[in-house]
Amino acid sequence: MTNTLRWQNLKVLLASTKREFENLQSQLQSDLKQLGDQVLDMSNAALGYHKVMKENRALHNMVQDLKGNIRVYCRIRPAFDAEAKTIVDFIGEDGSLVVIDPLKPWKDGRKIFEFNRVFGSSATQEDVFPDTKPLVRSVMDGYNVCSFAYGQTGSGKTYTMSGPGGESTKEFGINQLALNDLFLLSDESKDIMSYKIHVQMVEIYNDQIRDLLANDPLLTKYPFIVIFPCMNGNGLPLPDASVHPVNCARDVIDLMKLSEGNRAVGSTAMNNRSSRSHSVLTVHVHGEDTNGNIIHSCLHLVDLASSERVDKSEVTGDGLKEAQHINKSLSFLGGVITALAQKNSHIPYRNSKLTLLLQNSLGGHAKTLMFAHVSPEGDSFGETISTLKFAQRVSSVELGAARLNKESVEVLELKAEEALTPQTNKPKEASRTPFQKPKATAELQEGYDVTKLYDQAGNDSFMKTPPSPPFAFRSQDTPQTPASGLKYQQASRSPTSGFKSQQPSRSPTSGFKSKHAPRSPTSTYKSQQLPRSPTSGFKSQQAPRSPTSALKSCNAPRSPTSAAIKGQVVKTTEITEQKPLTSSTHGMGSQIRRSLQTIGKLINGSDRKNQQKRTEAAAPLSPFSYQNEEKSSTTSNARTVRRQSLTGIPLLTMSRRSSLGGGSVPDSCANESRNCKTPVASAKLTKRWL
Ligand SMILES: Nc1ncnc2c1ncn2[C@@H]1O[C@H](COP(=O)(O)OP(=O)(O)OP(=O)(O)O)[C@@H](O)[C@H]1O
Repeated sequence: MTNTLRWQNLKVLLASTKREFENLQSQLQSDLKQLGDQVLDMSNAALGYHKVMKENRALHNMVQDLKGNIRVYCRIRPAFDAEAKTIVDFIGEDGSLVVIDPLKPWKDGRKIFEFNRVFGSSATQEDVFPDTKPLVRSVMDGYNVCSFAYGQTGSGKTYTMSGPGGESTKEFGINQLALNDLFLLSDESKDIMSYKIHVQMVEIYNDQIRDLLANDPLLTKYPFIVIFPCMNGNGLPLPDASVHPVNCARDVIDLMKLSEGNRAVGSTAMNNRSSRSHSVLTVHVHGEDTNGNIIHSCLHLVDLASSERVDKSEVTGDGLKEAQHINKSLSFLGGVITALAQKNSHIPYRNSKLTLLLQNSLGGHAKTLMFAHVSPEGDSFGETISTLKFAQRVSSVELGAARLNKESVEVLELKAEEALTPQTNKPKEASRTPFQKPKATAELQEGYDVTKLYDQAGNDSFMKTPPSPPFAFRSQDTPQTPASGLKYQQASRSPTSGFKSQQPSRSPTSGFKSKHAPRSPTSTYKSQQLPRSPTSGFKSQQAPRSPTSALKSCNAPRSPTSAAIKGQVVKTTEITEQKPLTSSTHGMGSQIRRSLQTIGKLINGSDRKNQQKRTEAAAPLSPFSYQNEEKSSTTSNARTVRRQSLTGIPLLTMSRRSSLGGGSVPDSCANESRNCKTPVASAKLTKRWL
């Protein structure tokens, strides 16, 4: 009885445990499902985040484009004497500024100017930077950007660009804030883009460039032992000064401190620590996304030397010489701005080192930002007006749409390929990068190839001479890597192949371009159909590697079809040899057309008889010597004639095999086939070819 009760209790317990277990199981399942859904949501959100970020970037650049790629801001320094009367009459939210001549305080003395924005004397660095930020950020998207500070001495250029010199972010200048932001942006987008940032700091003093970050003190003392040319070895408007990798804002601040110590400053009547030179901080950005696309751009942050009149600054001797140089270079800068504003065909960038250095950021396809600085004091009115007029002129310049310095994987492949392409095969212009303009307009060139710089810049130094490609082979040389063959094939598909006039064409007959004609239709066929095979590229260009194919190339082909082709190919080769590879693509096209026609005829068999006769007459039929061929041909003809006389059947031009439905194999082949083993492979290839 107790046992039965116990048994029943156990049964109930088991049933309830089972139920509980089932409940737990279903709960676990629903929890897992929920977790799965959450993971899915999260991954969708992550994907969406990247998409939205990309869209945001695109929209941001669109807004920038709509706003215009040249921005002019005016900043008014606080008056040194709070009691003194200021010349600033009105600052509008829309960027208008009214200044008043202290000598003519009535209506005629008012001058109105329009800029993108005017910052009053109470504006802090943090107020100014947000308007700069969007433009500066474009550099991370691959645009060249230039921000320069202009104004008379003591008007606050250095204050804006470098800050008052403190360590806190509040005391940062545009330079530090911009770099800080670039690092922030680089960190935010590290999942999709990896950036390398390098900086360069130079000074243009008395129209000579010197490296502000040089370790050797001899390089930073005037007169300079080493004067850096404005163009480096690559002909790029880039000072040949040291390039330093930076990983955070701190690195930049340290470098800026070093550069400050090396800068040429002097005392003028208007500023006791006046910059006597133009300082240029160049930030080189090199980014690579997850797909292998590359951007390379640069940001110039320029603190110009002061634009005051020589008599006002009361400088003499060396100071006067400095001032004259400064004024000259600023007037050349004005000349460039005027030429750009008037859309002149010639822009005089080469008149000074400053304009030469900034040429890739001033005109054309860069984004430019100018800070016009003015002092509010009445005695600076003349200087203020000239600064504001200059700024007004700059704002009237219409820059073209900013150009993205981005290179897709395909373009990079083409470039790599081009480096390996023999120089003799390239037209003169082919040596330019896709971003470069013809030499005639080199002066206006921008978007220079900073990748070269990164090739050259090691971790901490900048080598002057670009490394030449490890090897270069001529068109007939055997390339060292099979990959180059592959690249040729890939490149020919690229939509950008138009850049390379000498790249292999997309035509299926590209194999015919080479001086080595294809050995047999199948080899041509292979090179057309299997472009990705590393060796296929070579087949059309190089001598065959396998001993068999080598034999084929040296002697007459075994297959009569290939013999027929050979006959044609010999012709093609002759034509090719008459017209070297350096001939125009037009010549190449007609050559390809001829080759195509030949192949077409062979495929259709329309010209079969003639072809056969020609083949018999001209092309060798066996891999042996001509003598042997002649013998063999005569013997076979005699045999055929004898057979005809014995059987009374008229002479056939087609072989027995072809009459049985096989390919159009000429009789000669049948003869040969009867005398030796049937060349199965050749028959097969013929069928495939047909
Ligand atoms: N916005 C500002 N707020 C406070 N102080 C400022 C501001 N702008 C300039 N100053 C002060 O004015 C003085 C002159 O400024 P700064 O040296 O930047 O002028 P500058 O245009 O670079 O002159 P120079 O061309 O002669 O070097 C400095 O003492 C600086 O601290």
